Amino acid sequence: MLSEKLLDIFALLNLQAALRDASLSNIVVGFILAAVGALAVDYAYMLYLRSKMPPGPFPLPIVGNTFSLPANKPWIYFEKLSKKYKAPLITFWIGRNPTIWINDAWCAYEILEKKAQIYSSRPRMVVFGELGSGQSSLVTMRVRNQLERDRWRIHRKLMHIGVGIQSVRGYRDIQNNESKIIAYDFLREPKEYVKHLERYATSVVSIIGFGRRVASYNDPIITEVIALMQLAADLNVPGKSFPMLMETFPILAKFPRFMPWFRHTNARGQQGGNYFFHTLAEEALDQYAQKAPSEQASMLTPYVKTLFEEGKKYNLSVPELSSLTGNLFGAGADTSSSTLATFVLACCAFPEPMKKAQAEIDRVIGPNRSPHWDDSPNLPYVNAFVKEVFRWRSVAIIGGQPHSPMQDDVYNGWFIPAGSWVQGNVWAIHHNDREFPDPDRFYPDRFFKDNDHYRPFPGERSYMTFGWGRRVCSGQALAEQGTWISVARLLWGFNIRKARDPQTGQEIDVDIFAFTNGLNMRPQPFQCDISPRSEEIRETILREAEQALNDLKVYEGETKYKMSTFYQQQRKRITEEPVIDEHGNIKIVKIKG
Ligand code: HEM
Repeated sequence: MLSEKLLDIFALLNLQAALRDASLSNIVVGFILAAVGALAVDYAYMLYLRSKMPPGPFPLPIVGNTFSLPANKPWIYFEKLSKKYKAPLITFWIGRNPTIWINDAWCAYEILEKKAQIYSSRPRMVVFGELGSGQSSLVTMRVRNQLERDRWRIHRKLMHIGVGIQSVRGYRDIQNNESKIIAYDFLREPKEYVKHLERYATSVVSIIGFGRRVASYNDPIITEVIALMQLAADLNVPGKSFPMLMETFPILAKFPRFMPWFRHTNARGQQGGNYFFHTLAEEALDQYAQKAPSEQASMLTPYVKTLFEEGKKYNLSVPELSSLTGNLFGAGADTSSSTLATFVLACCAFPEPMKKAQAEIDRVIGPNRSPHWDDSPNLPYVNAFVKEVFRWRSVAIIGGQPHSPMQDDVYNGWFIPAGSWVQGNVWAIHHNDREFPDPDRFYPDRFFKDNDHYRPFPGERSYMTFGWGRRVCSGQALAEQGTWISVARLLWGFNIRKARDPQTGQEIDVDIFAFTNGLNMRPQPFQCDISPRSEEIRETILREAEQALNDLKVYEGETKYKMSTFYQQQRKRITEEPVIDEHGNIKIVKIKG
């Protein structure tokens, strides 16, 4: 009896286990089927979208086309795709997210300028945005709804107070004097020409922002900040390795920061640049306050003073104030100095335009003074030369961060879904031989209507170097003004030629394609020979430098902070940031370091 009972119990248990096993395996199978189904639906939707969008390579589920990206300079690859598909716009899927690359000036103008109202938004960016300065910074913030747009407008407005068109005329003296110092530095130490250009660009924005001149190229504000900006520019190019791979798999960004794929990303609260600039700004305000009224009257009011006063009106958080000051360096120093390094390369590779510009300058100006902006109407070739510097190898080679339409749009019969990434391929636009015949040739003559290389180009300028629509570079006027005076002065003062091998006397060639890989590109280091054009010019450079140093004296000053030691000491941790709450209101919240 007992054994029968036991057998019954065992049979019952077996049955229960069998049922449990069956339901577990059913759940697993069901889960897999649901996942495959969801994937299939998602993929079908991707393919459906693809059928309506501009052409491009066939995407795979989940990963899209990410793994077809080249290791370097994807803008050249996108230009090739545009030719392959015979289409000015191509679609490339970064994971499940379609990016539309515009490879043609007229389309870029139609879409990003004429439809700026819907295309000025910025999409969600995991790496540069959320893992960077997030909603605190004008250059990283997401702009997808009215509230975000309002905040973005405030930042832009404040940036304009600092470097907008109305303000930049007031910065002429600084740029003029600092560029006289470039000429002096080129005389003294021509081999270090890149460092002199970096010092110039950093000093100009430092005077504007903080009222402090950067006198030496060894100042850490140059060595550290430019290095950081170059790293950021290198890391934020579409790519198939980390950290950019997080753009394909955004879920990875939710993991703790010690995971290996976060290496090199901006570890907010520890090494991020934001609070550093706030502390520099506070220091600058103290230093300014300590100056005698007569001294204050003889200098520009530092932008941070205006910014901190204005910021109160808009309830700006500390990281926001900080990033607005940091933007001057982040957006202005590396870009401006890289453009001037490109100018030096162009002179070495293409000596004829340099000689032609110098002949014009000699006719109009002579050796006893250097050029000034007032000379510009009499220097048409120099003006064309500067345009060609901006066109030939534009520093912001993909036009900065992606744009994103606020609503679905149709262009030329192609569907462009709301929220997709839209990126202007400045390389392809400026390299299209329909607009710029023989595009790799540095040839300023192409901008004269009677030249056989002249072609129409959309918009007021002959280049698209500074972005588009409402997102156009806030510092454009400042950058154009500074580039003009520096290029004109260096053309006036120096012969810039290929270096010669000291043993053989042979010219050392330069490579016009050897540029860095970041989204702000500059020439790879190259040797060149820089020498004053005459003894009279040399004397003028020395005399003008003495006057410039004297005028700039009022901006001499020191900072006690260095970015590297600042964060090691954890002097100030980032503890707050602006977020939009569930009711759509902006509020400042505490964040973990
Ligand atoms: C040759 C020099 C420069 C070039 C080629 C350049 C290029 C650009 C481009 C293409 C953008 C658009 C980015 C985007 O849409 O995401 C941009 C944005 C910006 N630039 Fe410049 N820039 C230069 C110099 C400067 C200077 C000197 C400053 C300020 C001192 C500056 C401040 C900014 C700021 C604040 C933004 C962000 C605007 C926004 O997102 O609304 N830039 N720049």
